[in-house]
Amino acid sequence: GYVDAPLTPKTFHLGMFEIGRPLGKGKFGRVYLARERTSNFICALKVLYKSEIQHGGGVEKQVRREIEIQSNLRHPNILKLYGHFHDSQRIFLILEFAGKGELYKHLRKENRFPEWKAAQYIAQMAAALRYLHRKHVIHRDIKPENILMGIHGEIKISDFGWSVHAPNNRRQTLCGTLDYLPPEMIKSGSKDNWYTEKVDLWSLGVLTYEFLVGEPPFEDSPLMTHKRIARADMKIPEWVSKEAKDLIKKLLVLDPEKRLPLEEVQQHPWILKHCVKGERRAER
Ligand SMILES: CC(C)NC(=O)[C@H]1CCC[C@H]1Nc1nc(Nc2ccc(C(=O)N(C)C3CCN(C)CC3)cc2)ncc1C(F)(F)F
Repeated sequence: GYVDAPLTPKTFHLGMFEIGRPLGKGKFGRVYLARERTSNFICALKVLYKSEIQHGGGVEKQVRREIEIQSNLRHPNILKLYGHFHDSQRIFLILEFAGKGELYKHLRKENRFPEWKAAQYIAQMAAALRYLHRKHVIHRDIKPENILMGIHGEIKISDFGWSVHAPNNRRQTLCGTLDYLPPEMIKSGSKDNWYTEKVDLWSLGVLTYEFLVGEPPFEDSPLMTHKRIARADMKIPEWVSKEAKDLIKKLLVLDPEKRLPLEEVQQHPWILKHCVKGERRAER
């Protein structure tokens, strides 16, 4: 639509942008608010130093993949990548500016989300993941830190550095928290890591739990977390509603084939109860 029109030139360069305040630091670089001079289009400019990513052990491939995958995605709950350019030392990603910042900061501040808010976020995540999976893109790194919030409170999946086009059976060394990893990705026995889109269903279950409880279900010492994930050994506090418990239990299933498909997540009673206010208003 028109909104994207301003940032559709074939090539970009730094002079096209007025750089604003820093928004924070990402994994591999800083992010600034920016405005494209001719169109006044507001965006976020992520600056990555080639020196840092060249010796980051395969990080360059991740950045290339992030650009290739994210620039072809268009969904209201997926952060847009409008373009990229580079100079001698840096790579610049021109990204959608998320007006309300990082979801995990809101979660930490509020401790946990009320069920109606968690259900709306999970419904938006399910819609975004359905879109990704239809394009055979697996995100593989769904967690609060990778979700931003738009000006209207809608959530936007970001950071496609770990996403892949399925099927992918190359061994990837994952770093960072174990909390969100599904059993099939931590089981060392399997000769090759055969990831299917189902890994995102497990992470959606972990995300639902963390939105409602305020901490992930298998949080423990790394060794114990490993064991508890492998057994899907979690306890859901009794104050969580039975519908929410039901959805979490249908996603945190060891057998990837038995996890609730995204279409059924969107039709789950817990989601419908909180997300189809439109119908309810019509009834009144
Ligand atoms: C998914 C990925 C892993 N995460 C990231 O990339 C992070 C790393 C650094 C920032 C963020 N990246 C982005 N952030 C925004 N918006 C934004 C961020 C922060 C605030 C905020 O709360 N402050 C400035 C506050 C204001 C108040 N003071 C006190 C603290 C900072 C407000 C809006 N839009 C697009 C991006 C993107 F992704 F395009 F780069």
